[in-house]
Amino acid sequence: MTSLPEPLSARDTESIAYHTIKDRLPVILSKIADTVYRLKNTIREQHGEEGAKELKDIVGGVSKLRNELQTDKPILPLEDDRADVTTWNKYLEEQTSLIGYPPSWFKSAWLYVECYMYRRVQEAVEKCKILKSLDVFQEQKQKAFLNSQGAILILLNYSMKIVKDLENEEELDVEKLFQQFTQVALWGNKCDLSISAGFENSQTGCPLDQVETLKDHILINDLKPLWTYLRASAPGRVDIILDNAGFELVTDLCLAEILLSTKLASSIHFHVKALPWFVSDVTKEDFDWTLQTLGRSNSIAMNFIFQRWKGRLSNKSWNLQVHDYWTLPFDFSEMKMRCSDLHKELSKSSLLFFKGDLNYRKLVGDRNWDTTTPFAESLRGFHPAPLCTLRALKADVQTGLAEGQAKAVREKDAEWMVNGNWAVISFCDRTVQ
Ligand SMILES: O=P(O)(O)OC[C@@]1(O)O[C@H](CO)[C@@H](O)[C@@H]1O
Ligand SMILES: [Mn+2]
Repeated sequence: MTSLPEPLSARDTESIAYHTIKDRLPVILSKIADTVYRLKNTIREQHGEEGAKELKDIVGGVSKLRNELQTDKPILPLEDDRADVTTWNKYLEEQTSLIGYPPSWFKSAWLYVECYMYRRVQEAVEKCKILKSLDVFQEQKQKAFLNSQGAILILLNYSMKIVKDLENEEELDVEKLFQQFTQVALWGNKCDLSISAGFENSQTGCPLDQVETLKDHILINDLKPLWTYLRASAPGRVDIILDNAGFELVTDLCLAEILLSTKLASSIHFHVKALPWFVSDVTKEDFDWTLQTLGRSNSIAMNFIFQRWKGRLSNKSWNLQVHDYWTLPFDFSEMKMRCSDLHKELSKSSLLFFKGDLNYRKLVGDRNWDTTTPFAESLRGFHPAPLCTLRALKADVQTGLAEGQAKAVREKDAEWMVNGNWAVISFCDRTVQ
């Protein structure tokens, strides 16, 4: 057996891993400290001096973390009482004995240290009593949603029309709809807040026009085999491993709606993060807030969609699942060994959609692959059910390209791997339990 390529790491100073750890993560941490600090008066009014003291401790914890990162200190064990602490600390021991020295920010696997950073932020929050459920990214996520209102309204008006047409049994081209909504969800992934270090990154253009204008920017487009598979297996359970809140979440919910309305799926299982993650990732609270915000609006389309989606949650055609595995540093090939219950749960599905860049990195193990390595090979045995990745490229890892394709796209756009303007829809129909 040939050995696997090396994990991506900031050791390579030309890489996006290096840029992220050196420039992007410290900015994200400073922004958290600012946001938390700004809550001071409100928290003091609500919870008195005890609340203000906890806020100060969070800021202190985050500043200490930024200092550790910038000076390449060793990764420290976690010290809060969340149930995942043992797993994280055991992994630190595992990594230490594997590489022969304690992992550190600029020397170790990018995936591990970047995930660890978000978990350490949570540690500062977990240590609180009053502020234990504070989401340090909540304000940014809600702002991103509100700033994408125009695009959301266009998409929901269009979705409402399709849903009504389908209910009236009008003849619609289901394959075309499937392709369109899958691509809307694909490009929804352009909008994440961690790529922009937490600065404004909302959807402003028309999401439906974008499907047409960005067609040539899909480097791998497996929509045809995906459609053939889905139609043959329909209607089954479809799982969406969600990525970002805001506009992207709405595109995913619309895709889910269309899959159910066209009877391509019988139920949808959404997987959300158990804690605030990579700035913009969806938690259960974000999911609920998004629906409530649609319900509170005075737009007809938003209200119509809200009622429909509320109904989907209560009749269980939509299900929300939270699992700690999504906020651990492991890649997905390790899931069966490290967390057989989630692997088993995913194997009940007929199709898994993995949204976004981080999920892609975890699918392919965040390794320095030759870009022509077949996608199925880069999954390294992770086949709980047929799966499809909908990902805008934001990290310098890619598999499944044709010979010469990477060179050709690099000539058009030197930043193609990291600027979110290029995307892949890679489908693998293998199932190995
Ligand atoms: O998973 P998402 O939301 O599409 O992207 C997350 C991301 O912005 O964060 C990491 C860099 O900090 C990269 O993996 C990627 O660029
Ligand atoms: Mn994300």
